[in-house]
Amino acid sequence: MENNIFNIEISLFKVYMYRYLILEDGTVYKGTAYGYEGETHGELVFTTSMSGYLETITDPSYAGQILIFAYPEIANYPLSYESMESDRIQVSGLITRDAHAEMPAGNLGISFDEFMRMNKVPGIDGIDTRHLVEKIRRKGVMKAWIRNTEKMPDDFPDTMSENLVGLVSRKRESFVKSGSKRILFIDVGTKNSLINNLAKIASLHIVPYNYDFDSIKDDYDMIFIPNGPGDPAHESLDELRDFIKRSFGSIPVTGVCLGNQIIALAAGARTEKMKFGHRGVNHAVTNGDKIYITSHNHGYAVSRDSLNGTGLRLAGWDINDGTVEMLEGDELKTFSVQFHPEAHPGPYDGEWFFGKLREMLGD
Ligand SMILES: NC(=O)CC[C@H](N)C(=O)O
Repeated sequence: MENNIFNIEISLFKVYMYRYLILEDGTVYKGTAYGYEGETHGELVFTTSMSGYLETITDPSYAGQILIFAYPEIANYPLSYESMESDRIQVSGLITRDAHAEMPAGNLGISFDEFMRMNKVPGIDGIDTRHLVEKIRRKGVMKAWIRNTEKMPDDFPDTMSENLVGLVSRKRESFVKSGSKRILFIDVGTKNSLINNLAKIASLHIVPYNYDFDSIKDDYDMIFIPNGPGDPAHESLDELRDFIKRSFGSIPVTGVCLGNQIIALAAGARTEKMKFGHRGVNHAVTNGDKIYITSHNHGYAVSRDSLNGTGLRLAGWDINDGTVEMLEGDELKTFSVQFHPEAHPGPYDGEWFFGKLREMLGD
């Protein structure tokens, strides 16, 4: 029996709430509600990752985005603090085929459903995610709402025009003591695993994205910019890009994902919005000699034809579509990758990246 007034179905054992995914092209998908009971909106993207659901949804790069898991079985193994890439769920909403929302959790001691509820993130289960992913591959990413009614919303706000980095960057500076070399680590929405990896090769001074860079008097051996959400050309990152531009040539500047894009923009290259981005753990990247299977999560890319005259060299690309995946600048003393060498989730083929940073530190 389905009671349409409250979108509920009362069966013998359970009350099922329904909720709706509404796309800006007018398509509506109906599914079973879990997690937070409120509504949300965002840019609708998909990942093909087949494991690492907790690392994925707590990655701050996903701020402002509703995430579809193409892989059907989600939360079918326990939650654990160690797997979290930040202190909370960062996606705006979750679309799944078969989420085990009642899954008794691991050391978090709560179910996935409760974890989503605590983080104020709504989920919709039982969706034909293959159909949905096929549509996005065909039509490109779209803005969407998760609502408790199938009524069309008045508008579809573009979260990529917001200062998303400002939402996720830490508010205060912090220090990690680890050896004599010192890295200025600029938090634009970093995953915990990037901090952990860099702390193995140097001491870190971790600062917010809008730090007063002119006040810097200390000497550093490197500047590092990690992953983060939103449009790399967003005006909220103007000061940061100017600081990076002033730093070229005098100190090694390195970065991952959003960091790679910020370095490219600071050097005078351009970035562009991809049709549906790369989000998954089996993207093949080559440097012309070797092929690395890498973890990706990006919806923007450095424009390959904008590198001329910037001092940046194309050091690696995606073998399927040629997307810029590695950049190197000899005079600029830069090296950066678009993929995620820290994995979490994904393969460790790109781990040599941290050895390269160690070399650049003269260690
Ligand atoms: N993971 C990231 O750093 C993503 C970078 C940027 N927000 C993009 O979507 O391309």
